[in-house]
Amino acid sequence: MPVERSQDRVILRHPKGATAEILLYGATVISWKSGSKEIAEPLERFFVSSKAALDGTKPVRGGIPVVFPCFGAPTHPEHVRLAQHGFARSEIWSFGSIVMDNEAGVSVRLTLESTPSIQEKFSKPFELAYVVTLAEHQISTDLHVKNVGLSTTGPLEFQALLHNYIRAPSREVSITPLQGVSYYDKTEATEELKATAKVENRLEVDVKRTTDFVYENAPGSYKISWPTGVVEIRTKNFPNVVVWNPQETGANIADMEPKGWEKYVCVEPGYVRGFAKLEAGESWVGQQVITIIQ
Ligand SMILES: O=P(O)(O)OC[C@H]1O[C@@H](O)[C@H](O)[C@@H](O)[C@@H]1O
Repeated sequence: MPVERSQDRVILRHPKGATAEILLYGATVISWKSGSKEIAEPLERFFVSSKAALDGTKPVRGGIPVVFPCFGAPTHPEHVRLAQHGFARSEIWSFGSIVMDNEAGVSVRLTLESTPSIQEKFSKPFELAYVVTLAEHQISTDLHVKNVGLSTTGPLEFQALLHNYIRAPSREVSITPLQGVSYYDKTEATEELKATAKVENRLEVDVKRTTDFVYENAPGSYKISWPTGVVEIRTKNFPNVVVWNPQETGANIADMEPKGWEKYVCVEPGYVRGFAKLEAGESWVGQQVITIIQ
């Protein structure tokens, strides 16, 4: 069966050998095994910490956590009761449907609607759908957000981000093309410095030191390269990208495996500077396509 369902997850199997595994908890893609044009053998392409909880007790440290409706600590008055990165990554989503099941792609749709416990911390009516599509050397994930409220409930204001943990030797990766793009450096010591825009002057961005940068008007397509690999991420409707790797400070993260930060770089397309705004009945879709080039 190309789409296998169990109580807590969905497994996609592409006829050419690629697989993807999605937990209903957070709609978190926790594994993507894909070959490349040169090497047919499907290899794991995401990092998941060996200390990550996969039982729904905390957001998964790896794969693709879905960040919604706030990125980082909440800053919007309607988000104040939410945890860092919001609730989408820590709620149980429902299996919606198989969207497609052929050689072009094996695709499923998961959904998340508000519940009484979500309403206690976030009162705005919303509906989320997440479509994950597996192709031969490619995975795409599309996040659909809809304001299902009435005009009397006001607009839905949110941030959204796909927190990709790309498996790669972090001391050897470079990310392009970000030269000339302005960014905010979350590793700065003061709020004032964190809020001061800098301009990226590097042709190739690396994460050899602790990096937590939010690029503002980002180009939307990124190449992550290292001596033996190249991964491309193409996006739509995500004007920002976050590049994060804690290096040695990752030892302070409880669910990070020893030296886990050496095994990945997070390249996270998002809408995280300011807020997207949907009036009653309106929808928004943010998309990414991740391709193994080499
Ligand atoms: O530990 P969390 O909540 O999963 O967040 C991990 C990181 O996620 C990144 O997106 C943020 O920019 C970082 O500041 C943060 O440390």
